[in-house]
Amino acid sequence: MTAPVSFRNVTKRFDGSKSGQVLAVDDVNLEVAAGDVIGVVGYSGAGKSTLVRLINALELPTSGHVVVDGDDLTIMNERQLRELRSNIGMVFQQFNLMTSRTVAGNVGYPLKVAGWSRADRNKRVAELLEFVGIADKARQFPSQLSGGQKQRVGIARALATSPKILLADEATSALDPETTGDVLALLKKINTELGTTIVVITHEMDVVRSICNTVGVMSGGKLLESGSVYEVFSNPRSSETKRFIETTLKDKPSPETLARLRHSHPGRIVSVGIREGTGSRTTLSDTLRRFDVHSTMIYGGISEIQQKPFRSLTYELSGNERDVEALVIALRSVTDLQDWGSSGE
Ligand SMILES: Nc1ncnc2c1ncn2[C@@H]1O[C@H](COP(=O)(O)OP(=O)(O)OP(=O)(O)O)[C@@H](O)[C@H]1O
Repeated sequence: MTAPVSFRNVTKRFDGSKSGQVLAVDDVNLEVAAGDVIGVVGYSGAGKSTLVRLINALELPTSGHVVVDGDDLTIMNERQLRELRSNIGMVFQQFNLMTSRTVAGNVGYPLKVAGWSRADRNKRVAELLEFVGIADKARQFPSQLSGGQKQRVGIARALATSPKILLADEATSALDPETTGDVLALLKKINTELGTTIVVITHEMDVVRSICNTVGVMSGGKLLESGSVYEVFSNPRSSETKRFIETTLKDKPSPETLARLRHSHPGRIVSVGIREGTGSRTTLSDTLRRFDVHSTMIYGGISEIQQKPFRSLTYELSGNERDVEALVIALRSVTDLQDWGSSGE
């Protein structure tokens, strides 16, 4: 099956006025599979928006190829690009609604542009508003709606022409946590019920954890790593990815918790990661048993990622210093280990 989106050695440079050239996207290779919900994460300025704007040809690459649904958009003419854009939905952080039009008018607008008859438009708009849960708001104006309702209008508008790909640029960043959860659930419903491939740009790992199956981490225009959410979360390669993951998993002790634990646990403190399918849970207990070291579990977090268990357990290891060191080395070879040292160090 053709990948909905494929980036091949894509680079995008901008001519900044003062700072010279900006390398917003730097030699990115990425495949988005059909039915994926991919999260593109990174700090401000990492190049996320530019990467996503390359998908619907709002930006064109300086070099490399962006292939959407099998078609290389770097060789398309303007008419083909317009058609491509109409087949890709986009949702924005600030909703981008037309204030002078009603909810129904906003949602029906892309259909009007596409030449749909009034009767067909009305039918489709009613269907869309029902789907996103605001059927009763059709005649209201955006100013009469809450943020979450406005975003539902934005989503309904983006879905109007039944796009195969939906791009969501920080779609929940302007919403409170509860509304964020509702809008994320709606995006997930779009993915599962309509089969839409969704590209989510976010700086929040919680968003990735709750709705994405794959993730790409960007920094300085580069794609640092990408893969299934479980793989990247349980085996992050870059320190930047690790920092992002720590913001959502909270399964390792925070510096404050660690300081508190040290009061009652003077021994060497280590956290070990346990992943599904690696057999490391048995390996862990076997390894702990092989050494003449007393181990006490003092902190543990069980998280679930993509319905699979992922956990990090924190132990105090006490005994002869050399034995403890040998155990730490053995543990490091079979698990993802973080060594917090002992209070004496
Ligand atoms: N049209 C433009 N002209 C010049 N520079 C640009 C343009 N668009 C983006 N940039 C620059 O490219 C880099 C990447 O920007 P981009 O908006 O893609 O990052 P981002 O990760 O989406 O950040 P944010 O989360 O703040 O939106 C930044 O240095 C930005 O200033």
